[in-house]
Amino acid sequence: KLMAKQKVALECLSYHATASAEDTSKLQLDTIPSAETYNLYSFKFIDFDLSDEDTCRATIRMFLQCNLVKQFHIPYDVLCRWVLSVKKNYRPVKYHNWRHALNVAQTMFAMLKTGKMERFMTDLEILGLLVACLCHDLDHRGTNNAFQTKTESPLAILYTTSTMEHHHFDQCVMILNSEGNNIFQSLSTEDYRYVMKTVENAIISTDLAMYFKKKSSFMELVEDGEFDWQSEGKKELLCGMMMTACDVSAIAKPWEVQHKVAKLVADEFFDQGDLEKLQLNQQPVAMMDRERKDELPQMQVGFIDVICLPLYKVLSETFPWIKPLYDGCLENKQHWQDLAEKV
Ligand SMILES: CCCOc1ccc(S(=O)(=O)N2CCN(C)CC2)cc1-c1nc(CC)cc(=O)[nH]1
Ligand SMILES: [Zn+2]
Repeated sequence: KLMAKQKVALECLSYHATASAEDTSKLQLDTIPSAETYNLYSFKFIDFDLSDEDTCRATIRMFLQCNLVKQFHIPYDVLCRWVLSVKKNYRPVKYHNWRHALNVAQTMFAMLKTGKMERFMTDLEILGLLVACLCHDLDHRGTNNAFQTKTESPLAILYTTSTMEHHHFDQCVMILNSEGNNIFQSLSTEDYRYVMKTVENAIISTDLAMYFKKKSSFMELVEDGEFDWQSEGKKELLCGMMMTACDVSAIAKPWEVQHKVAKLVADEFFDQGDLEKLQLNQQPVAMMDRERKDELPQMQVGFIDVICLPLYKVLSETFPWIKPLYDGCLENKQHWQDLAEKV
């Protein structure tokens, strides 16, 4: 009886959480502009002047360019409904919103195509990686894992490690299981299992704690001149590193974009800091304390030196065509250092 109630509740949740029919009518295949129109092949892609509808068209265009719709027999209306449902399940928080998900997916698209990394991936893995990027922060509340734990939120009770990332994957599954939203419906059982495993590994690996855990074994593989990424463990490791590279890729965008996005990140962090002061009567960490916003440029330099540059360096050593990410990140380090010296 309880199970039945839970099942009904889930169906009800997914009914309200997914897109309605008429929305998909505006995304007719013949109205989807070219990849060049949206600058999708570039590591300098900017979404600021795209309308919400355009962001859905750009997403569909990426699936079309990778030939995923034909290859995996995704009914076009199901793809449209799924994209709209994913967008609908991002909250209007300042940074971890639909626009962030779109940018992460577009960087993955550019890494695979322009960065020529698609050579090392099967089509099923490419499908899984794009889906994972679009879903990787679903239903984010603008607060991090530590906040879930210290507020004993229901999510932290459900998942003690990588709390938010498990929730993001849950949301991804909920949407796929909703009426008319299963873009994997035509896959064989074996392919379905594999693509879901790829999506889960990719989304969980966006927890920076996982990145710190995995990065040394990845670096060793690269230092040892690894080039056969096809074995199970190595492929998972590579996909995880690619997800982090995409997740932080705003750090490598042209300076005016990075500067604007960093403000969105800071504003979301400061909102959490305010909650910790008010709700928990706790002193937030420096990056979430708006009283210490002067330290932001120096913190960005630290973020670049500790997380971003080492990752882009080791990836571009093996995959030279993604070096524009390393170069962009290095340029922004200089801009942040100039600002840090000014304070
Ligand atoms: C812009 C406002 C300040 O932003 C930061 C401040 C400090 C660090 S950190 O590398 O020192 N580190 C990260 C791991 N935490 C556990 C401890 C703190 C990172 C950022 C930051 N993060 C993101 C990803 C959300 C994007 C971005 O642009 N900047
Ligand atoms: Zn993210």
